Amino acid sequence: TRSTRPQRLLGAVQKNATRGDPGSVIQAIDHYCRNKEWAMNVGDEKGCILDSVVSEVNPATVLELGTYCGYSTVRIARLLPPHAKLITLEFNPAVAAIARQVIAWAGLEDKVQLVEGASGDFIPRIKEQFGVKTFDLVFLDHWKEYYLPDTKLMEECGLLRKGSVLLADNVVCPGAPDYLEYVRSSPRYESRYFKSHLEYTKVEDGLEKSVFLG
Ligand SMILES: Oc1cc(-c2ccc(F)cc2)cc2nccnc12
Ligand SMILES: [Mg+2]
Repeated sequence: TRSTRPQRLLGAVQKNATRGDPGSVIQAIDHYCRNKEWAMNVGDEKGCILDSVVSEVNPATVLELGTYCGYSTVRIARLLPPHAKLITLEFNPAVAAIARQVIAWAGLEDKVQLVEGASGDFIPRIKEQFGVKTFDLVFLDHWKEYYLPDTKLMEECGLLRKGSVLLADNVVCPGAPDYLEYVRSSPRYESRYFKSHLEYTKVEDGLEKSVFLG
């Protein structure tokens, strides 16, 4: 039976990237997705914006909603200080299995905890199950309809503190209009749009960075 797109993406990593070298894993995925087969990684252009926000926040605790094949997981984890922790959540078990191998190929498994499950079930359990008080950075990159409900859930569960940064992918394409309206109009957030392009294309997309004010 035909392989899946995530399986083919993993094959490109294993063929072209050096074990233990996160930069080569990132490069191998971007080259494959630009030249062979598009895939919904945050990509190199938006990835540089992601890098700059991660470096600025220098987070000790990161939550990623939507792992996919682990491309942004590797981008974030490679920039984390030694004892920082990244928890990444993936709904689809088959995709999560690929992401584990991509993260391992980059040599970053010690910084990353990949959890399989649905965000609505998972978010209320984070504090007691993972011993996390609050997140310094949250990267939202899962289904766009869940950006707003999951943000409200994180607020209600006390997972955000004054200064926590939310960074959301795809706020233009596919788009998350209700989420944008919320973070841009709420007095509890300071929000800013980073204009860019949909990964590997000329289509407009961007990242929304929103600082929780407490
Ligand atoms: O970065 C992304 C892009 C797209 C996407 C798919 C098809 C298109 F035509 C355009 C954009 C979907 C995504 N779903 C979840 C997380 N990230 C996504
Ligand atoms: Mg995305």
